[in-house]
Amino acid sequence: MLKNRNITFIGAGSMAEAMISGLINKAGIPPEQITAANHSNERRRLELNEKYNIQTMAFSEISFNNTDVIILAVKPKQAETVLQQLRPVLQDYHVILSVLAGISTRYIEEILEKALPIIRVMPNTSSMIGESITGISAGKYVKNDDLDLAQELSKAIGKVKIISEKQMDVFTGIAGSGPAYFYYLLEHIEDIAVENGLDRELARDIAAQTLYGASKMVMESEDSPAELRKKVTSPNGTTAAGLEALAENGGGIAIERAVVNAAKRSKTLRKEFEKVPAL
Ligand SMILES: NC(=O)C1=CN([C@@H]2O[C@H](COP(=O)(O)OP(=O)(O)OC[C@H]3O[C@@H](n4cnc5c(N)ncnc54)[C@H](OP(=O)(O)O)[C@@H]3O)[C@@H](O)[C@H]2O)C=CC1
Ligand SMILES: O=C(O)[C@@H]1CCC=N1
Repeated sequence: MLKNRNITFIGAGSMAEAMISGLINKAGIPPEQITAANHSNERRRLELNEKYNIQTMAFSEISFNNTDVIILAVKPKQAETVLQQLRPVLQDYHVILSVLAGISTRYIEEILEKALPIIRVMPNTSSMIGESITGISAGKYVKNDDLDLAQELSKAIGKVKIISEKQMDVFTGIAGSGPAYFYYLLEHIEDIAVENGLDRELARDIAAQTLYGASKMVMESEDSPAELRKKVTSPNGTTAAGLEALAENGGGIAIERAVVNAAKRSKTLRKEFEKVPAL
């Protein structure tokens, strides 16, 4: 379905780039099918144009007649302005995907005042290498074909889960923001390894491969994470000592709070920028 469909990103920041990279380098979408537009940063436009060979431009220069899929990739606080600008130029055949954290399909539909398919898509920056896990949920005007298209596009940048819009906040807390928690963990492991005599590059390699291996084990084995953890933990051994320190220092609770707080922020972003009661 993506064949010969022109995709326009509105917003050309980190998330747009991660998706563009995955679409071109992993899924083989021809760069000619992709356009990225931003507000004013010309240097960024040149950078993306040189790096990916895509068309880049300011919003005012977009040819909406040549666009099939519009991907909203601005910050939530910029949503209202961009949607107001979009309203007069939209056509019945446009399919709109929104990666904006918190912002609901209902809000987008209300501002656009047209019965257009709006699909929320929550990827993460691992889209860059085709390893996102992307949640998608459909607005009220979405037909099966539109959802198939959103799924195909999301599969091009990693794995996909169809979820309800109510689940989007927690999905964002786990998966949209998730890479940052693991980077944070790796930063700390790397620092302490360096303090204990390893070179930074070596420490990074060790920590990243350990996380990758554990992650692959969870995906490929029948065991739950708790069972896998038990298999690492010898009675009175090194892992037990490490886990004890983690528990004593609130490791598990800290992780739970990170997810809860991120999900809560997704809800408050909606309250803050939609100025309508949260779903
Ligand atoms: N980063 C992430 O890991 C993830 C982000 N998201 C969502 O993706 C969205 C974008 O995030 P991110 O890429 O990090 O943000 P960035 O700040 O990196 O990018 C925002 C982009 O929006 C552009 N922009 C701002 N105003 C306008 C406008 N009026 N018209 C056109 N373009 C405009 C900016 O252009 P200029 O520079 O010219 O001002 C910039 O290119 C957010 O809504 C976020 O919730 C979702 C999942 C993960
Ligand atoms: O931090 C944010 O708000 C965005 C949404 C998910 C990841 N980054």
